[in-house]
Amino acid sequence: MAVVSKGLEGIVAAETRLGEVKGAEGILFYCGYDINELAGKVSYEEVVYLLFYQKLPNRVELDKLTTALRAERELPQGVIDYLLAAPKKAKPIDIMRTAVSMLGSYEMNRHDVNVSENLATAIRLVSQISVIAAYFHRARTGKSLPPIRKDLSEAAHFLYLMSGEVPSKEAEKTLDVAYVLHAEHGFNASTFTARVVASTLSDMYSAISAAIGALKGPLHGGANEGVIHMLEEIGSPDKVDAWVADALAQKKKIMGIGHRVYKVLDPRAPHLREMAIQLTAQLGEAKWIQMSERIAEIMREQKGLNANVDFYSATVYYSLDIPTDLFTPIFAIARMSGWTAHVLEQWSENRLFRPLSEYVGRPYGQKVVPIDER
Ligand SMILES: CC(=O)SCCNC(=O)CCNC(=O)[C@H](O)C(C)(C)COP(=O)(O)OP(=O)(O)OC[C@H]1O[C@@H](n2cnc3c(N)ncnc32)[C@H](O)[C@@H]1OP(=O)(O)O
Ligand SMILES: O=C([O-])CC(=O)C(=O)O
Repeated sequence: MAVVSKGLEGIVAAETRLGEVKGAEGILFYCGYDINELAGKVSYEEVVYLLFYQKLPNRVELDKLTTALRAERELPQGVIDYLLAAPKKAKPIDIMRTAVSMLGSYEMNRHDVNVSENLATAIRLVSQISVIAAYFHRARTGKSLPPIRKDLSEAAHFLYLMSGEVPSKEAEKTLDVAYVLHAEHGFNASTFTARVVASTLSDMYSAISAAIGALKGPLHGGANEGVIHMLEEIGSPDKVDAWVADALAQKKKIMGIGHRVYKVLDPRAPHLREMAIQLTAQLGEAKWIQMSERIAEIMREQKGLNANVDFYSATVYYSLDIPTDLFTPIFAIARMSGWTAHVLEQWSENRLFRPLSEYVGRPYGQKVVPIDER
């Protein structure tokens, strides 16, 4: 019998220079930089540069990348037409997945074009993914599509497209830090999905569409939406204890809690918690954070499980007045930099991913019985 690692737990599938998740210590590095060193000190665009080039940019290098990102914001008309015509009740994450796939039909998306062309595709995806999300949201709510602007950061531009107005510096900073915190996380399910697709020497758009599909699930990026649904269902801080006890008795998973790799607190959670505390206090809506704090406390004490990145980010996005079904798309917007960097890394040292499985089905030697006799 082969040793089976269900869910590939503990398996090292490849080397990477991008992110390192130290689960026992609760430490996360992007290219050697501790997330606590990066968060609040560098912009999302600097993190994109870091992941693409494995070093932080100087001013000239950052300006060059920023200009390239902003130059790519316009979507092909065919994709805009799709966003306008798509079912208004569709989940934005599904629309994003389809639109990314469509984008792939607008260019010669072969893996074997040169490295700089693959990098240009990665930049285009990082730039266009937020436009897709915001434009679909505008279209489904019957609002006009604001013209693309090139004078706004990635975070500010998304908020501007969503509302039609340039956001406050504070809202921009909040989303920018959230992007930084979500950009990269080693071989998580969606990144691994992207790398598996890339390892067949398929194209970047196929890899990223698949990654978005993987992120959507409630055990992964979809959990941030699940957190708000849970808080809404609970309703008030005094109902938390009974609600959690009931959910655990029914063997339900509490969204935003637990992590495959972190055995202690996810280092991104304290940043998001702090942001959530400040934002909800400003809005006079402290009950969201009060409910969250109590849920986290119960899960820590009763199950030894901690909050993950999705737990407090939900309240942060809620406080920014972002509709719940755009929370996972925001995760995808931020993680696009990590996904595309991983696809580029995969191609730079490619070997096809092809694990084995342990056969546990019917015994060997089954005989075919003619169909009318079965
Ligand atoms: C960005 C991200 O992807 S971060 C993760 C986002 N996902 C979530 O927040 C969803 C809720 N969390 C979970 O489902 C899990 O913690 C996962 C999927 C993230 C990691 O899980 P795994 O390492 O595979 O652990 P697994 O699901 O096997 O759980 C192990 C035990 O802990 C329990 N457990 C783990 N997480 C939770 C949770 N959130 N609520 C209740 N129980 C939990 C399981 O029920 C199981 O208990 P048992 O041994 O008594 O059956
Ligand atoms: O690493 C994981 O398993 C999940 C993930 O993407 C993250 O926590 O950011």
